[in-house]
Amino acid sequence: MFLKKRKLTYLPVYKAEHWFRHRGVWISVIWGKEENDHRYEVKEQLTLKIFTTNPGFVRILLQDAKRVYGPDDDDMVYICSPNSYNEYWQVSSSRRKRPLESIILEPEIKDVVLDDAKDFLENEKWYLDRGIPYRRGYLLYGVPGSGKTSLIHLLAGELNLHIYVIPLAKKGLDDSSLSNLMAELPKRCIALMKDIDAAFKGSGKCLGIAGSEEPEDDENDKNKDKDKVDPEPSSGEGCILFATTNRLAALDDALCRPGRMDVHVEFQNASKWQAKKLFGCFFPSTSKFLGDEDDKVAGAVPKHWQPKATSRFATVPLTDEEAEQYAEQFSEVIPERMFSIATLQGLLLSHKNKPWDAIEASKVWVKQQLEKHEASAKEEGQKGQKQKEEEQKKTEGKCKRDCHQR
Ligand SMILES: Nc1ncnc2c1ncn2[C@@H]1O[C@H](COP(=O)(O)OP(=O)(O)OP(=O)(O)O)[C@@H](O)[C@H]1O
Repeated sequence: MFLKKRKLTYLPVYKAEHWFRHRGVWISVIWGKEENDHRYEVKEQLTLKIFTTNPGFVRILLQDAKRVYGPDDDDMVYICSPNSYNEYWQVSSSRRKRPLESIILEPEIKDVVLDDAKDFLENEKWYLDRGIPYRRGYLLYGVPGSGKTSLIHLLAGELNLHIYVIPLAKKGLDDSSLSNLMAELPKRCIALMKDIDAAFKGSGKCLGIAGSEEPEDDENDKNKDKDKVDPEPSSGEGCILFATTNRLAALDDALCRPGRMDVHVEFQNASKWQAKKLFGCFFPSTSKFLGDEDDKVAGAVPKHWQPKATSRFATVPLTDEEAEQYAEQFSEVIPERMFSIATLQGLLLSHKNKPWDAIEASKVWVKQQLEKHEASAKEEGQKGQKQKEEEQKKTEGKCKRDCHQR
């Protein structure tokens, strides 16, 4: 029973030669480790000797291996990052593709970015014919937790591209290793620079594109070379560059100019429309959840629907009308553009079984948040008033002293 559940795997003995036959061809395999200049990094190595006169056999073997053991490429988005010594790219993680509807953004954001990126990928010749560098930069800016990273993952899935994360703030990533890594980017890919404001520290000034500002301390000095990196690299042809930031104002205009960042997209806190859609994702109607057209038409609860206490969805079945009504009620509770989608997602996650509980809890939560906002605004106001009074006192004191001296 145990064996039935787990896939058997074979591991060759270290540095010993093993033989097996695949599709009638004898193959020897040795598992070893490659010595490396870096003491702490050892690359594993698998040496295969294939005894065949057919040069195409290697391709067949790789395809077979991928089919049996490899992940299903069509279903995954791969995220690559530099290895520990910033010498080459490696797959650091993979994620299942997100369905288009799971990202809740107004169509003028989601569709526009998606269509623009598709158009770019389909029109290499157009760029080449006109001598325009074949790359496209997108700057996604706005409040945290509003879907910037999620949109990039969605696009990677839709366009079948890997994501190469450029860790600008990573220790040891100097100008030359970064240039090498940029040169190693594949022709069609998404290059991602997250929180670009932190990496470029307020600056086209440090980019060598808008004058040169002296570094303030040693730490800046260490990063000097890296800060000169231009997000419009000479390499990276055919690559889609995404940069994200929560602080647009901290970025230099030169960094954001077309050619570097061609499309700017603002992300805001959740609108009522988004709140409603998000609620719909958590509490879909039974027919939507089961995807059964007949049920949808009948608006009835199918007999085989067995609500589970542990389900991510409602413990009770919902008709289309009920699901719509609950979602509408939730959106009425949530103030327009006040909370991020990530915050609302967290709120709903703690009440994911009963839609009415979620709505009631949201009412209480929103009230508390509004009171908190009001209290902190009042405090800020009082601080400001106090500061003003103190400044006024100081000015009056200075005035009196001046008059007395005269
Ligand atoms: N518009 C959205 N639609 C669906 N889910 C969202 C949306 N915005 C945020 N989320 C959810 O909130 C979480 C954080 O989202 P994400 O990382 O995309 O935000 P972000 O804008 O990139 O944040 P940051 O600026 O802090 O990096 C994720 O779990 C994501 O699923």
